[in-house]
Amino acid sequence: MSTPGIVLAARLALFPVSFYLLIISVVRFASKSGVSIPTWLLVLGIGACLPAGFALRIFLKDVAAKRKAAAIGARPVVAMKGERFGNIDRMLQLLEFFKTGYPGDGVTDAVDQLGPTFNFRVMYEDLIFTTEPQHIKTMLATDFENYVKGNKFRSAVLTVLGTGVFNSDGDMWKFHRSMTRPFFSHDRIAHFNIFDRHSEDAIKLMKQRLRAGYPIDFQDVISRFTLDSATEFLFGNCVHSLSAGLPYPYNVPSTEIRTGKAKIAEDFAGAFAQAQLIIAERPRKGWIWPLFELIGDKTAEPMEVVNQYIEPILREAVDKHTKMTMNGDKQKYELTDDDTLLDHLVRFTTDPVVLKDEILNIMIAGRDTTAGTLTFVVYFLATHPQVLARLREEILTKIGPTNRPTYDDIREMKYLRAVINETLRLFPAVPFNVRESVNAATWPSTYPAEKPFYIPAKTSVSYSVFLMHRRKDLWGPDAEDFDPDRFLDERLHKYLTPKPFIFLPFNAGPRICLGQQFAYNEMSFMIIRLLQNFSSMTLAPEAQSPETRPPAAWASGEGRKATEKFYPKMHLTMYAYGGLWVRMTEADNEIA
Ligand code: HEM
Repeated sequence: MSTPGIVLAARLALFPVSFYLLIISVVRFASKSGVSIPTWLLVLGIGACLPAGFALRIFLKDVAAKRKAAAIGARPVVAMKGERFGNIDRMLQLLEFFKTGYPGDGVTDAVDQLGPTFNFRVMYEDLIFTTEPQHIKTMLATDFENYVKGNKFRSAVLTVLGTGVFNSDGDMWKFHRSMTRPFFSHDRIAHFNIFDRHSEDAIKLMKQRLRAGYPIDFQDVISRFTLDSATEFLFGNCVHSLSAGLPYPYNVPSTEIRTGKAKIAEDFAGAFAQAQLIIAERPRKGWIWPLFELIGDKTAEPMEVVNQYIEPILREAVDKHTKMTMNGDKQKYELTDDDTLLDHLVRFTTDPVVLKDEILNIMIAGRDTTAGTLTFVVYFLATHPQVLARLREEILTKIGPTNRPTYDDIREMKYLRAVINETLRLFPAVPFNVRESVNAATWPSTYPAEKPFYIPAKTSVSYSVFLMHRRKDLWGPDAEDFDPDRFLDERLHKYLTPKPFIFLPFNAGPRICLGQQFAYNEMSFMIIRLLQNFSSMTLAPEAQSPETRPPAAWASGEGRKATEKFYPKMHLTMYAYGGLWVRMTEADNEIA
């Protein structure tokens, strides 16, 4: 069985083999010419050829890059200098931080030393990193064609995402985007029905558990809400994960054994998260990541669980479509309000692989992002009661204690939008991202007096909106504070209006998030329903197991890290490690 690791190992083995073949040819040629090579020289040559060849390759690549940069009046991006071969110490440190640190640990100190744009250079391969808005703008918008998702990213996520809108480029990406776009731009009021039903179920469960005297894991309940909403929205077939009931605090013995639908939903959600964690870790190991999976693809097991859930649904949709076509029941190509995304997609293709990839891409893009953001909104509401009170007042004034919010209501609620945006600023759902340069290019220097940066062709370029959103030079001295008013008062005109690229939770340019409006609607709807039903919230960290609470060592860190009251972690998207446990007070009767 060939694994990504075996393929890379075989390619790497070709490198020394070609050197040894060269040595054998030299020896043969020498002996034919009557020259005898001493054994010690032969042994030395064989022993040294691999490192020497590797060093020569790096040296020649570096010289070529410097010459090309100089020829166009640019300079290489300054590289990080670790203490071990190929910056392997920094790479291992980053991997460790990825597992146990605060987001950005290991990167922020490099930014402090080297500036907002620098080169990680892992195993002598360039990996440029930036938090600079003008450089991010270049990649996402002004020079979009030159920065693709690229083969490196694609190969790292292939075993989970296949080929879909999220990870394809060029014509393939245009095909995927054009296939899915009509679904998002359509005025699909029916989605509010889906949100309404599932939010009602979620709030009912929350109330039951809170009335029994236990706190709830809001992240868990909201992830079930977004899973049920997403599966109904995508397939018309909901996993009913809310029916599985809610978990109890870690120290409350529970004898509940999940079976049937509840178990399927639980297994599916767990496996999907596990698969995402694995693909998020791969690029952090640099180009040698496949060597960590020599004996097997680590995503195979969780993806089997994901596929077991998804494949029967796809088969059913394709069969339905085939029957209708055979009956001469011509399918209309216009989208109707009752269509699911799957109904829409089977009109383009019945290829099960394309359908599965497309659905999983949208699921990753759309489900965890909204669940994570809603979790962070509740975190901020629980820790900023004055914001909660003001937001609740806006909701009760505009919509009332029980009315169902409409699209127009949501559009007019300025403070609600500011609360969501401020949450997305401090905890953007996609905190780190990556592109790959197609051709060599230059970026303006951070300091105008210096030469521009040289970006070599086919180079990975990673960027972090998480770190950019917290930069004091871009957002003001209070950049690390949660304060929704910055999206409403003079700070808006001072910082954001002149430089809109400092706020990019949904990305920008041709690849801007397709579900942005959908996400604002879903999140706004849920927040409104929550605050119609609950009048206050507090965190209950004692309900979660101690290792998932913010480590005590963070207290000596800088900025938000020192005072954060939950443990933010990330795979492709950001989430609260161990959940977000809260207590909520039900609103008075006249409101409930
Ligand atoms: C808070 C909620 C959300 C945030 C912060 C968010 C953020 C993003 C970001 C940053 C990207 C760009 C990824 C990249 O190009 O590397 C993206 C792409 C995308 N998002 Fe969202 N998203 C959210 C919700 C949704 C929802 C609800 C859906 C759909 C149901 C969705 C569908 C998509 C799709 C299809 C793409 C791929 C666009 C493309 O590559 O052309 N997103 N999103």
